[in-house]
Amino acid sequence: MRIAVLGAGSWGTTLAQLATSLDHRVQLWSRTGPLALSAVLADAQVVLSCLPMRAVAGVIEQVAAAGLPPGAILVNTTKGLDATARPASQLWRSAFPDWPLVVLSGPNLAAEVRAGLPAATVVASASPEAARRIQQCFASERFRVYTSGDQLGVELGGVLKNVVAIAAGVSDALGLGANAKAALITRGLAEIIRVGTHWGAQAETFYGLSGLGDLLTTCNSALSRNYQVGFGLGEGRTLSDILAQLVGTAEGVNTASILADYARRVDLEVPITDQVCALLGGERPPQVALAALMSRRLKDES
Ligand SMILES: NC(=O)C1=CN([C@@H]2O[C@H](COP(=O)(O)OP(=O)(O)OC[C@H]3O[C@@H](n4cnc5c(N)ncnc54)[C@H](O)[C@@H]3O)[C@@H](O)[C@H]2O)C=CC1
Ligand SMILES: O=C(CO)COP(=O)(O)O
Repeated sequence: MRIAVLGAGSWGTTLAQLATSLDHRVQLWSRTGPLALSAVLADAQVVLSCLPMRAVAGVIEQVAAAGLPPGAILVNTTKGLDATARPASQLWRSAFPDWPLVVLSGPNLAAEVRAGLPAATVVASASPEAARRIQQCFASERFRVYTSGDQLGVELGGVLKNVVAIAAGVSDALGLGANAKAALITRGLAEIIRVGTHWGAQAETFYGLSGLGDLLTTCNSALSRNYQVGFGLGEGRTLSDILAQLVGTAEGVNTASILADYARRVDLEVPITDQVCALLGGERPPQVALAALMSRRLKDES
């Protein structure tokens, strides 16, 4: 396959390397790189977006101006929300309604995939044919690729877990222990399912690789940038200090406030997200956020 990879950060370079090792012809585009976007797109059969959320709308405009080859499969890997709470694939869908669209998401820390450690992921699309083609394209003995028809659910699992991963980093920095961490991840999953099903995703998708799988990876690895942000907050550092030293993108920082605002407007309960927001905003110290979560009204687990 001829693959154009947009975004030469951690995930873009990793997927480009994986695809090259599988004998695809790969061209990697970045805004500072030597290749023109029009040249990279010219005969691409697959266009893989590995951009941070803040770059997606601008790059879509550039792709529209450069021209997207008819029939090219768009693959979104961005795990974020825009200011209106839309995930990245919805921006691609509105700009290119006639092109097949696939979301690739799962527990895939770039550094582990790059090191050739075994991993699995999900490719989801309204077009089973497009999902199967991308499955064939990226599958290897080290990277197992599943398909799904729930494109929204697969994407939202990857987007929403970032907020819980920030909370998990805080929990570990405070030394709250394994019981607290399990409670956080489990109630985090309940919160993700509440939001995801409100937006129309299928609940069972969140128990799969792109939901629970990615939640476990991101909440338990210091390789995760979102976890690193939370760990820094738990140590009492300010967000600006943490972000100044962070290598790469932690999408959960923006996702948390966008989600909290949205949830307030539509009256959805997102207690973990609310506390993460307060911590990110420097409104309260971690121990106060913890006390707020523990002293909520007693309720049924459902
Ligand atoms: N790194 C990882 O382990 C994984 C990351 N992701 C997702 O992939 C997305 C990208 O993440 P990373 O590659 O880790 O980020 P990164 O921070 O390593 O790289 C982002 C890249 O985008 C470029 N960029 C930034 N603003 C731009 C703009 N306005 N126009 C064009 N390019 C721009 C940067 O120069 C950089 O090359 C995020 O949404 C992330 O959640 C998904 C799975 C795994
Ligand atoms: O999404 C990821 C792993 O699946 C990467 O997590 P971070 O963005 O927190 O590094």
